[in-house]
Amino acid sequence: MKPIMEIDNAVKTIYNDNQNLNILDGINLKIYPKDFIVVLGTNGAGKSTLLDAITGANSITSGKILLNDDDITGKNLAKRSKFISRVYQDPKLGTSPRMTVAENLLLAKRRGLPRRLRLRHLKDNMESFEKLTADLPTLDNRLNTFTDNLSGGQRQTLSFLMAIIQKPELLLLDEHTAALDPQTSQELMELTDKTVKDKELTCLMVTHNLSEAVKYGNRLIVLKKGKIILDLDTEAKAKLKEEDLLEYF
Ligand SMILES: Nc1ncnc2c1ncn2[C@@H]1O[C@H](COP(=O)(O)OP(=O)(O)OP(=O)(O)O)[C@@H](O)[C@H]1O
Repeated sequence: MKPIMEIDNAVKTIYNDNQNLNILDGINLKIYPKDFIVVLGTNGAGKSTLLDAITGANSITSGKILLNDDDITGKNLAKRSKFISRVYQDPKLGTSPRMTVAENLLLAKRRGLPRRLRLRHLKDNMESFEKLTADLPTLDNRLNTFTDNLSGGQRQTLSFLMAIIQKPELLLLDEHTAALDPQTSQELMELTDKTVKDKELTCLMVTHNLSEAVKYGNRLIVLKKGKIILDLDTEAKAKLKEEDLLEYF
C-alpha cells in the first residue's frame, strides 16, 4: 500500500541559548490510508513542531515531506490547507466568532472556493447541516447560534465538523479534547473515533491522555527530544496497556 504521507529525515533546527538545537531530529514516518496514529510525548518533545511541519505552518530545516508522492516540502500553509486540516486544543481557534454555526460550516464546506457567502448557498446547505448536527447533543438546534455564544465543547465540536466536512487527505488533531470537561471530552472523542472509521479518514492525533492513547487508533508513536523513540504497528498497538506507556513519561 502506498503511504498518503511520507516524512523523510525531517530536521528542524532552532538557534537557542547561543547554540543550534534540533527540535525535530531526523523524523521518518510513513502514514498510510485509514491510519489513525496516536502521537504521545512529554512537554517539549516536538509534537506541535511536527504538526506545524506537516501543515506548513513552520518549515523544516532539512528533509522532505511527500503527500501522495508529491513533494510538498516547499509548499506553504495555504496551499497545503486544501488537503490537510487541523483541530487545535483551543476551541477559539478555527471558528469565526461573529458567524453562526451554519455560516462556519458553509465556510469550511466551500474551502478552496471564493470566500463570498451568499444566502442562497446557506439555504442550499441547511438541510445537510441539520442532518450533520442532528445526532450531536451539543450542536442540535444550534445552527443559527453565533459561535461566540457557544460553550467550549460546542465550539470544539464545530471545529471538528469544519475539519472533516470536506474529506481531508490528512486530519491532524492537536490535543483537541484537552481543554474540555471529562464528559464533553469523551463525547468528542467518541464522535472523532466514529467519524474517522465511517468516513475512512487518515488521522494523526496528539494527546497527553494515556487511556485515550491505548483505546483509540491503530498505530502509536512516542516522541522524545525531537525523535520517534517508539513506533507501534497495528498488532503491537492492539496488545498495548496503559502501564506499558508509563516508562516513556
Ligand atoms: N520558535 C521557537 N523558538 C525556541 N524554541 C522553540 C520554538 N518552537 C519550539 N521550541 C522548543 O522546541 C521544543 C519542542 O516544542 P513543541 O511545542 O513542538 O513541543 P510539544 O511536544 O508540542 O510540547 P507540549 O506538549 O508542551 O505542547 C520545546 O523545547 C520548545 O521550547
